[in-house]
Amino acid sequence: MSQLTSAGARLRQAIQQENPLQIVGTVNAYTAMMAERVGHKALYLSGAGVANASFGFPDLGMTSLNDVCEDIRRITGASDLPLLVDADTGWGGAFNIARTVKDMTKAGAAGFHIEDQVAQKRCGHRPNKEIVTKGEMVDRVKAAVDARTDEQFVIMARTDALQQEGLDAALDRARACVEAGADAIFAEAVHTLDQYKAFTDALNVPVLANITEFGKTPLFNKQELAEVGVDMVLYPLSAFRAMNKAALNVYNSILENGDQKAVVDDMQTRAELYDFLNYHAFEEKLDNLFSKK
Ligand SMILES: C[C@](O)(C(=O)O)[C@H](CC(=O)O)C(=O)O
Ligand SMILES: [Mg+2]
Repeated sequence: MSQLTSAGARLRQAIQQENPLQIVGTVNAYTAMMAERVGHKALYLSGAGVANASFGFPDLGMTSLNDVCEDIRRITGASDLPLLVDADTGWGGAFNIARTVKDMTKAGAAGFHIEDQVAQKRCGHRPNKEIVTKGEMVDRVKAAVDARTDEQFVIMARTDALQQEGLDAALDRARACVEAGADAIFAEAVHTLDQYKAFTDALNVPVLANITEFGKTPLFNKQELAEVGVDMVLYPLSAFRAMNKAALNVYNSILENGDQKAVVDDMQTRAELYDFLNYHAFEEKLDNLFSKK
């Protein structure tokens, strides 16, 4: 699993090689292994995912840096793919943001996105978000850039300004973040392809489109997004939402029917499970090490 290049360097390379780069959310180590096996090139650890899946919390800024780093370590321990991480608002002022950069780098993250919402943040697709001033957001980015221990670690600035302040203000913030050293821009809760085009035209760094379901952004295809210059397409919670629905169906079915026969066909088989885990290689090793002969 050792790599010659840092995680950050691998994320930068993936952005160069895939156009646009699809980045899929993986709420745990096992789903990261599946995403890698089927051919994805980059992974995402969602802030909502950590809150919802690991803690049963809403996505309202309730998790700590350590909580997120624990999930980063688990995922990067299981997959070599570069992992982009949701750092929410960075967990405080300049020194806290510096800790976030350093700790996430050590945990194995390839980069993070830090946003311009107030500390009492909300999901980017919910109403009544509040944002900090452009100056404060620029300070967040500067603190992050200054704290980098791996110069390839990707610092992505997310702006949530579109909802409250409109397109021009959001573009203005994005430009200011790039001037402050941001490597990429996350344009949050965008409604139209034209708006994405405005971001990509205005900026000389890669732009990410967050194609989360049941939110403000239509489920644009990667081809449509490529045509307006988008470089990365994020699917933060797609697999998680599907996993939840499948699990709920199983729990209900067991209650209703007294057994799980009706839902067995919806399940990954033992053989499939073991295949992604490389289970048999482990067992073989055990047999060879501790021969019963
Ligand atoms: C990308 C996001 O920040 C996340 O935590 O995954 C969320 C996704 C969502 O709630 O659908 C966001 O867009 O705020
Ligand atoms: Mg988030």
